[in-house]
Amino acid sequence: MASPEQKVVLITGCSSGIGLRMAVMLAKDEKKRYHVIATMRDLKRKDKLVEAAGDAYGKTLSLAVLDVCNDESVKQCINGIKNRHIDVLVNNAGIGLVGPIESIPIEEMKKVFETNFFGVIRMIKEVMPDMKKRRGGHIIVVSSVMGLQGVVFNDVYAASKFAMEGFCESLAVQLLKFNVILSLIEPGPVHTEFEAKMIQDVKQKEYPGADSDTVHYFKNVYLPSSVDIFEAFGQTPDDVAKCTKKVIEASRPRFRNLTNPLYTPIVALKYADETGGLSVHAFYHMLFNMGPLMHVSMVAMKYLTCGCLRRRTISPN
Ligand SMILES: NC(=O)C1=CN([C@@H]2O[C@H](COP(=O)(O)OP(=O)(O)OC[C@H]3O[C@@H](n4cnc5c(N)ncnc54)[C@H](OP(=O)(O)O)[C@@H]3O)[C@@H](O)[C@H]2O)C=CC1
Ligand SMILES: CC1=C(/C=C/C(C)=C/C=C/C(C)=C/C=O)C(C)(C)CCC1
Repeated sequence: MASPEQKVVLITGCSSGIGLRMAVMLAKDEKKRYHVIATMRDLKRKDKLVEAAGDAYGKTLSLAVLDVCNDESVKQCINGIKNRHIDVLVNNAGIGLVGPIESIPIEEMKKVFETNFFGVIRMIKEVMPDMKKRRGGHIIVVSSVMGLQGVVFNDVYAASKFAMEGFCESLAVQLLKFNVILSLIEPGPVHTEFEAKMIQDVKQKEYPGADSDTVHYFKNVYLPSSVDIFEAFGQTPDDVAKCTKKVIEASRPRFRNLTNPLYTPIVALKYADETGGLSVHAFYHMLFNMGPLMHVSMVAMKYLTCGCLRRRTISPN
């Protein structure tokens, strides 16, 4: 149970990756400022979290079941919290989807929106009214650089995060009137099960309905580049957890928080040309003309990233 001085932080999707590391980092805060309610849809997957939490488990960290796709599950979880009081809601649960759209059933696309978009809205609808009444609270949404900029063959995933960005940008203004802060976390590639699931998924799928050229561009051009980008730019879930903790602790949290200084120059392309041509053509060139040179250029970019762009990023250190 939380003491009156502690902030109650509820996080979704804590069975692995970013959610797990955030839960552990906040629960192990030196000054014990947080009581973390680490939620997951299936408690059978709790072992990694419990092990990583160590002594904090049962003290500053408690577990609860919550499936962001299920109204009842969300209501039950929030009703189970003392006075339904949550100071910080971290919407982290999310799923990825890659591949040619010709071969992805609409039902699978809807699942991505159901989790990444409606899942977040379901949580906010349940928690926000109490925060508004109390005139205080902080809602955090783990979006993505793909919420700001599309990436080839990630069409539906990017769309789900773009939708989230539009929703949050609109809601943030109203919430400010009630002293409720809304912040977006915008990670680039992060080494978690998200990456592993994507690689596994690609190995299993046949991509029916997509022509052989498209499947070739996906499997032999996009995928190796994507692996390179994860290798050159990938952050750890701890990096993202550290950035998020900084956002929670900031006296005036920023609305958008990019976590990865190495990826920031790519996002900057979007803002350098409002017609969008620069990003589309630069990405086309990087993908289809540079081929194996992409790896070299990724490494070069790692060292050339200029200081002004780094300053636009929340540093994990
Ligand atoms: N890894 C990356 O490169 C990046 C990730 N992100 C975002 O970070 C967030 C966390 O992903 P990450 O840690 O990387 O990936 P993981 O796959 O490691 O973690 C995702 C978590 O979400 C949970 N989840 C999925 N569906 C639901 C649901 N219906 N209800 C509750 N929980 C659910 C998973 O639970 P279960 O174990 O039950 O499946 C898991 O705990 C996501 O929103 C993702 O879009 C953003 C940028 C980059
Ligand atoms: C292939 C390719 C790219 C890939 C980017 C990737 C793979 C980003 C991954 C981001 C993730 C995983 C976000 C999760 O939410 C670039 C750099 C746009 C340049 C053009 C070619």
